[in-house]
Amino acid sequence: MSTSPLVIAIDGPSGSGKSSTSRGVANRLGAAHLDTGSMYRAVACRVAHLGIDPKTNPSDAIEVARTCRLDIDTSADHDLVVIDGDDVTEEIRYPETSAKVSAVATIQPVRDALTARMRQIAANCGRIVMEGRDITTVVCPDAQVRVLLVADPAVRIARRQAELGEKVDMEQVIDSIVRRDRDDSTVSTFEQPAEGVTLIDSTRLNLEQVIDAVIGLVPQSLR
Ligand SMILES: Nc1ncnc2c1ncn2[C@@H]1O[C@H](COP(=O)(O)OP(=O)(O)O)[C@@H](O)[C@H]1O
Ligand SMILES: Nc1ccn([C@H]2C[C@H](O)[C@@H](COP(=O)(O)OP(=O)(O)O)O2)c(=O)n1
Repeated sequence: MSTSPLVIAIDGPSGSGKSSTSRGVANRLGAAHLDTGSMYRAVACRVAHLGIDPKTNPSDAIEVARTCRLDIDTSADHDLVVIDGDDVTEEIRYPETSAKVSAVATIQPVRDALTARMRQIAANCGRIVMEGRDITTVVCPDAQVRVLLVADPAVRIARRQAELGEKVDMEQVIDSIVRRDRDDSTVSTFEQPAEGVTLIDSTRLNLEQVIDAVIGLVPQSLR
């Protein structure tokens, strides 16, 4: 397996399979994995814990994004997200957090602060798969492999529903896909691939097929 520096950037809407695909690719290539959405989610949790309403008080939310201590485990098969000493690994996945995160992620200075941190993490890791909404376009436009992963909304909703199982609240699932895509797309372009970005539609592909398609884009010398 190669040890050469490698950045694989994967963007896409909610439920398109970014996390599962990125982890699988990182595992196969011996690379780190960074779910940049978890950084926005962690800041949203911290902002809520501090009683800040990002809509009426964006400057306090920006201050949190700029000054918080954020510790993220970047190994492909482990999850740990700690913000200002608070382990929010589970809380960032609550539907309540999904409902709040776009209000923080659509504040441009918050994005600038987190983008700088993402680039720092990538530089420290050397070989990394990064997933989000603007990795191919803003965070790492020079990545060797750039992918936009999409799937039909009905399929994404069904996948999320299956993931959440019995505790599913359909209104929350639809909000977390349809409304969130709409809000998030006001600050990032993840519905059409930018120039040089490969579009992969996972609607009719299983996870292994998607992982194979991404690995197929990696030059042989970097695998
Ligand atoms: N190609 C695929 N086919 C079927 N199910 C998938 C596929 N990719 C991901 N999934 C499932 O869909 C759900 C959402 O995937 P996830 O990777 O969390 O998406 P995202 O990170 O884009 O929100 C998960 O339960 C995952 O196991
Ligand atoms: N690079 C990124 C990553 C995520 N975001 C925003 C958009 C999303 O609403 C939240 C959470 O992203 P996340 O990837 O965890 O969301 P999904 O797992 O795809 O549902 O963060 C972003 O604006 N830019």
